[in-house]
Amino acid sequence: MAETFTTRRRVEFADTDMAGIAHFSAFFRYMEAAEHALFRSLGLSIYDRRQGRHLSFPRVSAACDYQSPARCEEELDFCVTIAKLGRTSIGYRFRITRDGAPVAEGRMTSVCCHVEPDKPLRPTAIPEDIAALLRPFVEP
Ligand SMILES: CC(C)(COP(=O)(O)OP(=O)(O)OC[C@H]1O[C@@H](n2cnc3c(N)ncnc32)[C@H](O)[C@@H]1OP(=O)(O)O)[C@@H](O)C(=O)NCCC(=O)NCCSC(=O)c1cc(O)c2ccccc2c1O
Repeated sequence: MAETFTTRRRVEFADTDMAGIAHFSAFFRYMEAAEHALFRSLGLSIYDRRQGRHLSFPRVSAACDYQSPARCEEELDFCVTIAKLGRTSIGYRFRITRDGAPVAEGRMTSVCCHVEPDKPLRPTAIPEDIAALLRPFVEP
């Protein structure tokens, strides 16, 4: 059984549209924030500058299915697991609920990249110290 990282956030007024419900694009920011929170909870940063590293984690893919509208000021729970931990990529799954009821399910893939100013992003193997911390969240 995979470990799950959970985090909660409130739907802000600025996240909503004229129908009074959270706009579809807000969920992509929510998923990004949940990913960053997972990294922080493990003592990591999505900008890794330790030991002379210059690592970053740009996204190559993101998707979201919407099951029930979320409204201003509601609190949403984000359960984060890793569907695939590859050589350079991390495929996240986000289950988003309100009081236990499904609201949305999203997926996002980030790639560990070496970053240098004015140079293209270069995919690089996820360092073992980071992979070891992420492994418990990998789905069976
Ligand atoms: C990122 C790239 C440089 C990768 O290059 P390339 O695609 O040539 O690399 P590979 O073919 O070797 O693939 C690497 C790795 O990814 C997997 N993969 C590729 N495509 C997909 C896909 N569509 N779905 C799932 N998985 C995919 C592939 O299987 C490989 O996995 P392995 O584990 O087997 O190695 C290049 O693609 C690129 O430059 N892309 C553009 C990136 C971009 O501009 N993204 C949008 C903006 S990024 C962003 O919004 C962002 C958000 C944040 O929160 C950040 C936080 C911290 C730092 C940066 C952030 C950030 O940039």
